[in-house]
Amino acid sequence: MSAPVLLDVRNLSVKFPMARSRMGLGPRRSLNAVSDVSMRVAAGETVGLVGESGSGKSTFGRAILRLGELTRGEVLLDGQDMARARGEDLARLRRETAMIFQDPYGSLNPRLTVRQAIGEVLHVHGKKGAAGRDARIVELLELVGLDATLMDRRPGDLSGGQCQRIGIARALAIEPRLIVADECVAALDVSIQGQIINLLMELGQRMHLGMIFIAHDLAMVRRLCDRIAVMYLGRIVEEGPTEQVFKAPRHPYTRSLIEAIPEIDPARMLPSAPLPGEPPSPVNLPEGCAFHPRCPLARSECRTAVPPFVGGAHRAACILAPGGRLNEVGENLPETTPATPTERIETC
Ligand SMILES: Nc1ncnc2c1ncn2[C@@H]1O[C@H](COP(=O)(O)OP(=O)(O)OP(=O)(O)O)[C@@H](O)[C@H]1O
Repeated sequence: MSAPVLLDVRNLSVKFPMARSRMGLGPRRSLNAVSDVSMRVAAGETVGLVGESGSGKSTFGRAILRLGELTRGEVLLDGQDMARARGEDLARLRRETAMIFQDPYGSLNPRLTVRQAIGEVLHVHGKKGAAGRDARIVELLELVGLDATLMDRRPGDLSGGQCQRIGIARALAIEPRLIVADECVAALDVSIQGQIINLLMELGQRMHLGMIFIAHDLAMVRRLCDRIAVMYLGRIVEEGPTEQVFKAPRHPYTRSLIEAIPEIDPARMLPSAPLPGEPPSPVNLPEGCAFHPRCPLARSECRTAVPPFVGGAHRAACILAPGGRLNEVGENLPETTPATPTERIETC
Protein backbone atom coordinates (compact mmCIF):
# COMPACT_ATOMS: atom_id res chain seq x y z
CA MET A 1 0.00 0.00 0.00
CA SER A 2 1.94 3.05 -1.22
CA ALA A 3 -0.80 5.74 -0.90
CA PRO A 4 -1.13 7.36 2.53
CA VAL A 5 -3.19 5.45 5.08
CA LEU A 6 -6.69 6.89 5.37
CA LEU A 7 -8.20 4.42 7.83
CA ASP A 8 -6.16 2.60 10.44
CA VAL A 9 -8.21 0.25 12.62
CA ARG A 10 -6.26 -1.15 15.55
CA ASN A 11 -7.29 -4.13 17.65
CA LEU A 12 -11.01 -3.54 17.34
CA SER A 13 -13.29 -5.78 19.38
CA VAL A 14 -17.06 -5.77 19.66
CA LYS A 15 -18.78 -7.88 22.30
CA PHE A 16 -22.54 -8.06 22.71
CA PRO A 17 -23.60 -8.78 26.30
CA MET A 18 -25.92 -11.78 26.56
CA ALA A 19 -29.05 -11.80 28.67
CA ARG A 20 -28.60 -13.66 31.96
CA SER A 21 -30.23 -17.05 32.35
CA ARG A 22 -33.61 -17.03 34.13
CA MET A 23 -31.95 -18.16 37.32
CA GLY A 24 -29.46 -15.29 37.03
CA LEU A 25 -26.66 -17.67 37.97
CA GLY A 26 -23.10 -17.73 36.69
CA PRO A 27 -21.00 -14.99 35.13
CA ARG A 28 -22.58 -12.74 32.54
CA ARG A 29 -21.52 -13.96 29.10
CA SER A 30 -20.98 -12.07 25.91
CA LEU A 31 -20.97 -12.81 22.20
CA ASN A 32 -17.61 -12.05 20.55
CA ALA A 33 -18.75 -10.58 17.25
CA VAL A 34 -15.40 -8.98 16.37
CA SER A 35 -12.14 -9.93 18.11
CA ASP A 36 -8.96 -7.90 17.93
CA VAL A 37 -9.25 -6.88 14.27
CA SER A 38 -6.75 -4.50 12.69
CA MET A 39 -7.09 -3.19 9.13
CA ARG A 40 -5.68 -0.36 7.06
CA VAL A 41 -7.27 1.28 4.03
CA ALA A 42 -5.46 3.81 1.85
CA ALA A 43 -7.13 6.67 0.02
CA GLY A 44 -8.29 5.36 -3.36
CA GLU A 45 -8.08 1.74 -2.22
CA THR A 46 -10.92 -0.80 -2.07
CA VAL A 47 -10.64 -3.60 0.47
CA GLY A 48 -13.03 -6.55 0.22
CA LEU A 49 -14.21 -8.07 3.51
CA VAL A 50 -15.51 -11.61 3.06
CA GLY A 51 -16.54 -14.54 5.23
CA GLU A 52 -19.54 -16.70 6.02
CA SER A 53 -22.73 -15.29 7.44
CA GLY A 54 -22.27 -14.33 11.09
CA SER A 55 -18.49 -13.90 10.84
CA GLY A 56 -18.74 -10.27 12.02
CA LYS A 57 -18.37 -8.28 8.78
CA SER A 58 -21.35 -5.98 9.27
CA THR A 59 -20.62 -5.49 12.97
CA PHE A 60 -17.07 -4.44 12.04
CA GLY A 61 -18.31 -2.06 9.31
CA ARG A 62 -20.88 -0.47 11.59
CA ALA A 63 -18.47 -0.14 14.50
CA ILE A 64 -15.79 1.68 12.50
CA LEU A 65 -18.35 4.22 11.28
CA ARG A 66 -19.71 4.54 14.85
CA LEU A 67 -23.10 3.28 13.70
CA GLY A 68 -22.74 0.51 16.26
CA GLU A 69 -20.98 0.13 19.58
CA LEU A 70 -17.41 -1.03 19.92
CA THR A 71 -15.87 -2.55 23.02
CA ARG A 72 -12.19 -1.90 22.48
CA GLY A 73 -9.75 -0.60 19.90
CA GLU A 74 -8.88 2.47 17.88
CA VAL A 75 -10.35 3.66 14.59
CA LEU A 76 -7.99 6.28 13.21
CA LEU A 77 -9.28 8.31 10.30
CA ASP A 78 -6.38 10.43 9.09
CA GLY A 79 -4.84 9.88 12.52
CA GLN A 80 -7.92 11.00 14.51
CA ASP A 81 -9.59 8.40 16.68
CA MET A 82 -13.26 8.03 15.70
CA ALA A 83 -13.72 5.48 18.47
CA ARG A 84 -13.24 8.08 21.17
CA ALA A 85 -14.50 11.21 19.38
CA ARG A 86 -17.48 12.99 20.90
CA GLY A 87 -19.72 15.94 20.04
CA GLU A 88 -18.54 18.20 17.22
CA ASP A 89 -15.37 16.12 16.64
CA LEU A 90 -17.46 13.01 16.05
CA ALA A 91 -19.90 14.90 13.80
CA ARG A 92 -16.98 16.17 11.71
CA LEU A 93 -15.44 12.69 11.41
CA ARG A 94 -18.85 11.25 10.52
CA ARG A 95 -19.06 13.66 7.61
CA GLU A 96 -15.96 11.98 6.21
CA THR A 97 -17.56 8.54 6.13
CA ALA A 98 -20.69 6.94 4.68
CA MET A 99 -22.33 3.55 4.45
CA ILE A 100 -24.17 2.01 1.50
CA PHE A 101 -26.68 -0.58 2.64
CA GLN A 102 -27.88 -3.86 1.19
CA ASP A 103 -31.59 -3.22 0.73
CA PRO A 104 -32.04 -0.54 -1.93
CA TYR A 105 -35.74 -0.02 -1.10
CA GLY A 106 -35.50 -0.43 2.67
CA SER A 107 -32.68 2.10 3.01
CA LEU A 108 -34.85 4.86 1.48
CA ASN A 109 -37.88 6.42 3.13
CA PRO A 110 -40.82 5.44 0.84
CA ARG A 111 -42.57 8.77 1.48
CA LEU A 112 -39.68 10.97 0.35
CA THR A 113 -39.06 11.96 -3.25
CA VAL A 114 -35.56 11.60 -4.69
CA ARG A 115 -35.15 15.37 -4.28
CA GLN A 116 -36.11 15.14 -0.58
CA ALA A 117 -34.06 11.98 0.09
CA ILE A 118 -30.83 13.51 -1.23
CA GLY A 119 -31.74 17.04 -0.13
CA GLU A 120 -32.13 15.97 3.50
CA VAL A 121 -28.56 14.60 3.57
CA LEU A 122 -27.24 17.87 2.11
CA HIS A 123 -29.28 19.82 4.67
CA VAL A 124 -28.29 17.74 7.71
CA HIS A 125 -24.62 17.96 6.83
CA GLY A 126 -24.84 21.63 5.93
CA LYS A 127 -23.45 20.96 2.46
CA LYS A 128 -25.64 23.41 0.50
CA GLY A 129 -28.03 26.25 1.23
CA ALA A 130 -31.53 25.83 -0.18
CA ALA A 131 -30.60 27.87 -3.28
CA GLY A 132 -27.83 25.61 -4.54
CA ARG A 133 -29.40 22.38 -3.34
CA ASP A 134 -31.36 21.38 -6.45
CA ALA A 135 -28.36 21.95 -8.70
CA ARG A 136 -26.23 19.76 -6.42
CA ILE A 137 -28.90 17.03 -6.40
CA VAL A 138 -28.86 17.00 -10.21
CA GLU A 139 -25.04 16.80 -10.15
CA LEU A 140 -25.19 13.84 -7.77
CA LEU A 141 -27.83 12.08 -9.86
CA GLU A 142 -25.65 12.49 -12.95
CA LEU A 143 -22.65 11.20 -11.02
CA VAL A 144 -24.50 7.93 -10.38
CA GLY A 145 -25.82 7.68 -13.94
CA LEU A 146 -29.36 9.03 -13.36
CA ASP A 147 -30.97 12.24 -14.53
CA ALA A 148 -33.09 15.07 -13.24
CA THR A 149 -36.35 13.56 -14.51
CA LEU A 150 -36.33 11.31 -11.41
CA MET A 151 -36.25 14.21 -8.94
CA ASP A 152 -39.89 13.98 -7.93
CA ARG A 153 -40.25 10.20 -7.98
CA ARG A 154 -40.53 8.10 -4.82
CA PRO A 155 -38.77 4.73 -4.20
CA GLY A 156 -41.93 2.84 -5.17
CA ASP A 157 -41.68 4.34 -8.69
CA LEU A 158 -38.07 3.25 -9.15
CA SER A 159 -36.30 -0.02 -9.97
CA GLY A 160 -33.99 -1.71 -7.44
CA GLY A 161 -30.94 -0.57 -9.43
CA GLN A 162 -32.18 3.02 -9.51
CA CYS A 163 -32.86 2.94 -5.75
CA GLN A 164 -29.35 1.66 -5.11
CA ARG A 165 -27.93 4.47 -7.26
CA ILE A 166 -29.95 6.93 -5.14
CA GLY A 167 -28.45 5.25 -2.04
CA ILE A 168 -24.98 5.79 -3.51
CA ALA A 169 -25.84 9.41 -4.38
CA ARG A 170 -26.94 9.96 -0.77
CA ALA A 171 -23.66 8.49 0.47
CA LEU A 172 -21.66 10.72 -1.91
CA ALA A 173 -23.70 13.82 -0.97
CA ILE A 174 -21.60 14.35 2.15
CA GLU A 175 -18.39 14.09 0.08
CA PRO A 176 -17.01 11.26 2.22
CA ARG A 177 -13.45 10.00 2.06
CA LEU A 178 -14.32 6.51 3.28
CA ILE A 179 -17.29 4.37 2.27
CA VAL A 180 -18.39 1.06 3.75
CA ALA A 181 -20.59 -0.80 1.26
CA ASP A 182 -22.36 -3.65 3.07
CA GLU A 183 -23.64 -6.29 0.60
CA CYS A 184 -24.74 -3.33 -1.49
CA VAL A 185 -25.52 -5.33 -4.64
CA ALA A 186 -26.74 -8.59 -3.10
CA ALA A 187 -30.41 -7.70 -3.44
CA LEU A 188 -30.14 -6.69 -7.12
CA ASP A 189 -30.51 -8.67 -10.35
CA VAL A 190 -27.22 -10.07 -11.59
CA SER A 191 -27.23 -7.78 -14.66
CA ILE A 192 -27.71 -4.71 -12.45
CA GLN A 193 -25.06 -5.88 -9.97
CA GLY A 194 -22.38 -5.51 -12.66
CA GLN A 195 -23.50 -1.96 -13.43
CA ILE A 196 -23.38 -0.92 -9.78
CA ILE A 197 -19.96 -2.52 -9.33
CA ASN A 198 -18.66 -0.65 -12.40
CA LEU A 199 -20.09 2.55 -10.96
CA LEU A 200 -18.40 2.00 -7.59
CA MET A 201 -15.07 1.21 -9.30
CA GLU A 202 -15.29 4.37 -11.38
CA LEU A 203 -16.37 6.61 -8.49
CA GLY A 204 -13.78 5.14 -6.15
CA GLN A 205 -11.00 5.97 -8.61
CA ARG A 206 -12.35 9.34 -9.68
CA MET A 207 -12.99 10.57 -6.13
CA HIS A 208 -10.01 8.79 -4.56
CA LEU A 209 -12.28 7.14 -1.98
CA GLY A 210 -11.20 4.55 0.51
CA MET A 211 -13.75 1.74 0.41
CA ILE A 212 -14.52 -1.38 2.42
CA PHE A 213 -16.67 -3.68 0.32
CA ILE A 214 -18.45 -6.30 2.43
CA ALA A 215 -19.68 -9.23 0.35
CA HIS A 216 -20.34 -12.95 0.13
CA ASP A 217 -19.68 -12.97 -3.61
CA LEU A 218 -15.96 -13.63 -3.96
CA ALA A 219 -15.97 -13.33 -7.75
CA MET A 220 -17.29 -9.79 -7.39
CA VAL A 221 -14.73 -8.97 -4.74
CA ARG A 222 -12.00 -10.22 -7.05
CA ARG A 223 -13.18 -7.83 -9.75
CA LEU A 224 -13.60 -4.77 -7.57
CA CYS A 225 -11.08 -4.92 -4.74
CA ASP A 226 -7.36 -4.14 -4.52
CA ARG A 227 -7.00 -6.15 -1.34
CA ILE A 228 -9.09 -8.74 0.44
CA ALA A 229 -9.54 -9.57 4.11
CA VAL A 230 -11.11 -12.88 5.12
CA MET A 231 -13.02 -13.03 8.37
CA TYR A 232 -13.85 -16.12 10.40
CA LEU A 233 -15.68 -15.98 13.74
CA GLY A 234 -14.84 -12.33 14.32
CA ARG A 235 -11.15 -12.48 13.36
CA ILE A 236 -9.31 -11.67 10.15
CA VAL A 237 -7.63 -14.96 9.22
CA GLU A 238 -6.05 -13.85 5.94
CA GLU A 239 -5.38 -10.54 4.25
CA GLY A 240 -3.47 -9.55 1.14
CA PRO A 241 -3.48 -8.22 -2.42
CA THR A 242 -6.55 -9.72 -4.10
CA GLU A 243 -4.81 -11.65 -6.87
CA GLN A 244 -2.19 -13.08 -4.50
CA VAL A 245 -4.88 -14.31 -2.13
CA PHE A 246 -6.94 -15.84 -4.95
CA LYS A 247 -3.97 -17.50 -6.62
CA ALA A 248 -2.22 -18.71 -3.46
CA PRO A 249 -4.52 -18.67 -0.42
CA ARG A 250 -2.59 -19.30 2.77
CA HIS A 251 -5.41 -20.14 5.17
CA PRO A 252 -7.43 -23.35 4.71
CA TYR A 253 -10.62 -21.34 5.34
CA THR A 254 -9.85 -18.94 2.48
CA ARG A 255 -9.06 -21.88 0.28
CA SER A 256 -12.42 -23.48 1.00
CA LEU A 257 -14.23 -20.22 0.20
CA ILE A 258 -12.36 -19.88 -3.10
CA GLU A 259 -12.97 -23.49 -4.04
CA ALA A 260 -16.69 -22.95 -3.50
CA ILE A 261 -16.87 -20.33 -6.29
CA PRO A 262 -18.47 -21.79 -9.43
CA GLU A 263 -16.11 -21.40 -12.38
CA ILE A 264 -16.91 -20.44 -15.96
CA ASP A 265 -14.91 -23.52 -16.98
CA PRO A 266 -17.62 -26.13 -17.82
CA ALA A 267 -15.57 -28.82 -16.12
CA ARG A 268 -15.95 -26.88 -12.88
CA MET A 269 -19.48 -25.47 -13.27
CA LEU A 270 -20.39 -26.94 -9.92
CA PRO A 271 -18.58 -25.65 -6.88
CA SER A 272 -16.69 -28.18 -4.82
CA ALA A 273 -18.34 -29.45 -1.65
CA PRO A 274 -19.03 -26.65 0.82
CA LEU A 275 -17.06 -26.48 4.02
CA PRO A 276 -18.45 -29.11 6.39
CA GLY A 277 -20.15 -28.13 9.63
CA GLU A 278 -21.17 -24.82 11.08
CA PRO A 279 -18.90 -22.22 12.66
CA PRO A 280 -18.73 -22.69 16.44
CA SER A 281 -20.71 -20.32 18.66
CA PRO A 282 -19.17 -16.86 19.05
CA VAL A 283 -20.23 -17.08 22.71
CA ASN A 284 -17.91 -20.04 23.37
CA LEU A 285 -14.95 -19.58 21.07
CA PRO A 286 -12.85 -22.73 20.72
CA GLU A 287 -9.42 -22.79 22.33
CA GLY A 288 -6.50 -22.28 19.96
CA CYS A 289 -7.31 -21.60 16.32
CA ALA A 290 -11.06 -20.94 16.05
CA PHE A 291 -11.12 -22.75 12.69
CA HIS A 292 -9.57 -25.99 13.97
CA PRO A 293 -12.86 -27.89 14.55
CA ARG A 294 -13.60 -27.62 10.79
CA CYS A 295 -10.10 -27.59 9.40
CA PRO A 296 -9.04 -30.61 7.30
CA LEU A 297 -5.40 -29.89 8.17
CA ALA A 298 -5.74 -29.32 11.92
CA ARG A 299 -2.95 -30.64 14.14
CA SER A 300 -2.71 -30.95 17.87
CA GLU A 301 -1.03 -27.49 18.18
CA CYS A 302 -4.04 -25.88 16.48
CA ARG A 303 -6.24 -26.93 19.40
CA THR A 304 -4.17 -25.10 21.97
CA ALA A 305 -2.39 -22.05 20.49
CA VAL A 306 -3.93 -19.05 18.72
CA PRO A 307 -1.88 -18.83 15.50
CA PRO A 308 0.02 -15.57 14.95
CA PHE A 309 -1.06 -13.36 12.04
CA VAL A 310 2.13 -13.37 9.96
CA GLY A 311 3.49 -12.91 6.45
CA GLY A 312 3.95 -9.21 5.58
CA ALA A 313 1.61 -7.75 2.94
CA HIS A 314 -0.02 -11.15 2.41
CA ARG A 315 -0.56 -12.61 5.83
CA ALA A 316 -2.52 -15.41 7.39
CA ALA A 317 -3.29 -16.68 10.86
CA CYS A 318 -2.35 -20.33 10.39
CA ILE A 319 0.61 -22.24 11.72
CA LEU A 320 0.86 -23.92 8.32
CA ALA A 321 1.12 -20.62 6.42
CA PRO A 322 4.50 -19.15 5.45
CA GLY A 323 6.07 -17.63 8.56
CA GLY A 324 3.71 -19.60 10.79
CA ARG A 325 4.76 -22.99 9.55
CA LEU A 326 5.73 -25.82 11.77
CA ASN A 327 7.96 -28.69 10.76
CA GLU A 328 7.55 -32.21 12.03
CA VAL A 329 9.17 -31.41 15.37
CA GLY A 330 7.12 -28.28 15.92
CA GLU A 331 9.76 -25.69 14.99
CA ASN A 332 8.84 -22.67 12.95
CA LEU A 333 10.13 -22.83 9.39
CA PRO A 334 11.52 -19.74 7.65
CA GLU A 335 9.04 -17.77 5.59
CA THR A 336 8.65 -18.87 1.98
CA THR A 337 6.10 -18.10 -0.70
CA PRO A 338 4.49 -21.25 -2.05
CA ALA A 339 4.00 -21.47 -5.79
CA THR A 340 0.45 -22.75 -5.67
CA PRO A 341 -2.11 -23.41 -2.97
CA THR A 342 -2.11 -27.08 -3.84
CA GLU A 343 1.64 -27.36 -3.44
CA ARG A 344 1.47 -25.47 -0.17
CA ILE A 345 -1.35 -27.48 1.33
CA GLU A 346 0.21 -30.75 0.27
CA THR A 347 3.61 -29.89 1.63
CA CYS A 348 2.26 -28.62 4.96
N1 LIG B 1 -27.06 -6.33 18.07
C1 LIG B 1 -26.61 -7.56 18.26
N2 LIG B 1 -26.77 -8.19 19.42
C2 LIG B 1 -26.30 -9.44 19.63
N3 LIG B 1 -25.61 -10.14 18.71
C3 LIG B 1 -25.42 -9.57 17.51
C4 LIG B 1 -25.90 -8.26 17.21
N4 LIG B 1 -25.54 -7.95 15.93
C5 LIG B 1 -24.87 -9.03 15.46
N5 LIG B 1 -24.80 -10.00 16.40
C6 LIG B 1 -24.12 -11.28 16.28
O1 LIG B 1 -22.77 -10.98 15.95
C7 LIG B 1 -22.24 -11.97 15.06
C8 LIG B 1 -21.72 -11.27 13.82
O2 LIG B 1 -22.84 -10.79 13.08
P1 LIG B 1 -22.67 -9.92 11.75
O3 LIG B 1 -24.04 -9.53 11.31
O4 LIG B 1 -21.70 -8.84 11.99
O5 LIG B 1 -22.05 -10.99 10.75
P2 LIG B 1 -21.91 -10.89 9.17
O6 LIG B 1 -20.62 -11.54 8.83
O7 LIG B 1 -22.12 -9.48 8.73
O8 LIG B 1 -23.13 -11.77 8.68
P3 LIG B 1 -24.00 -11.62 7.32
O9 LIG B 1 -23.06 -11.89 6.19
O10 LIG B 1 -25.07 -12.64 7.47
O11 LIG B 1 -24.54 -10.21 7.31
C9 LIG B 1 -23.37 -12.94 14.79
O12 LIG B 1 -23.22 -14.05 15.67
C10 LIG B 1 -24.61 -12.16 15.13
O13 LIG B 1 -25.66 -13.01 15.55
